[in-house]
Amino acid sequence: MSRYRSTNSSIKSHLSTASLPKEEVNIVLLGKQSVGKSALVVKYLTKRFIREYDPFLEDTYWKPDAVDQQEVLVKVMDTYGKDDKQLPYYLKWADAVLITYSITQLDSFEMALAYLDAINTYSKGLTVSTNELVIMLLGNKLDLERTRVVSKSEGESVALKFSCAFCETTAADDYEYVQQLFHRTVREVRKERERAMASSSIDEEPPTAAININTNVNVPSSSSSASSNSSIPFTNFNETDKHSSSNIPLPPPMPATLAHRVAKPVKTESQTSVTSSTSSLPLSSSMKSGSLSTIASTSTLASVASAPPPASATTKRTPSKTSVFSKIFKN
Ligand SMILES: Nc1nc2c(ncn2[C@@H]2O[C@H](COP(=O)(O)OP(=O)(O)OP(=O)(O)O)[C@@H](O)[C@H]2O)c(=O)[nH]1
Repeated sequence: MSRYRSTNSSIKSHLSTASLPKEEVNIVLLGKQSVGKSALVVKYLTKRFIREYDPFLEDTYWKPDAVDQQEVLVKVMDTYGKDDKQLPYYLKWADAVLITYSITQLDSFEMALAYLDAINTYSKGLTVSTNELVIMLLGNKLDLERTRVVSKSEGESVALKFSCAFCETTAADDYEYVQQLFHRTVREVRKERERAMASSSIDEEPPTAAININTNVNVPSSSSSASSNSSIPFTNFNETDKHSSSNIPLPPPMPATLAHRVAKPVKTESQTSVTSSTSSLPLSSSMKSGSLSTIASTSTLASVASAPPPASATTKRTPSKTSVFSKIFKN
């Protein structure tokens, strides 16, 4: 696995940076300990299932992949499953969050609900305009059907309630299951980027009526500002926003390879997912009504969720066609 570790310079001996795909998708796996986050990551990276992992392992790995004939650098953050204080950092880093539970472990499902609730609560307090974040509720260990305690319909209905995607999978069977999971996630991220680009280009359209009105008046041209495009794709973040976000708890230093995110071209979605059981949607306003606060309140996650949002993050929120909730503070 180490050859894929972003922090391991050995990757340079396998792949030159120049040969890496320009499109990047950052995926973080959250969930209770032992639900199989590391197993899923290892399976995706190496096609192998390994029974024992260092439970304190938390790292980011990357793998060039091709999804729908489009090359993409998939970066996967495997989290430790206990450090809830890092949640804001994970959300800031990720394009997609896989909230993982084991279908054989009820408390892991409850923990997943607490994560959903925490993300919901935290994001409600944010006022910065940001990217969409794809959220997926993921039931793992599908191979252990005989000892299942969380039904598929329970997972589906929670995902529906929170308007997020839902999927069941296993790290212990065919590689294709796990591959489909990650590929589906990449597709969802691409869809979100397309939506964000479409909505930001609508926002930036110059007001043609105003130009007509002023044709008889000798005024300085304002066309440069009216037609200027954001140099940062998929976000309306401006300098003020960036400074505002400094109140967010500082993340740990990123490995150099992750510190800079490149422009991310988007390709049209053309295939459907096999493992999906509900339509894949980012978290939306309907998630706001998720009534799982009782579970969250018993969790340490609740303290993260109830932490006040960045005080100076006052930039006006741009309404999204798909979601208000999922405007997580990502630049
Ligand atoms: N049968 C089965 N076992 C699995 C599956 N995924 C993981 N496991 C096993 O579950 C145990 C925990 O897996 P990990 O991948 O370490 O779980 P984790 O969520 O990364 O745990 P932490 O790193 O402690 O947060 C290991 O013994 C794995 O072999 C699966 O899909 N099916």
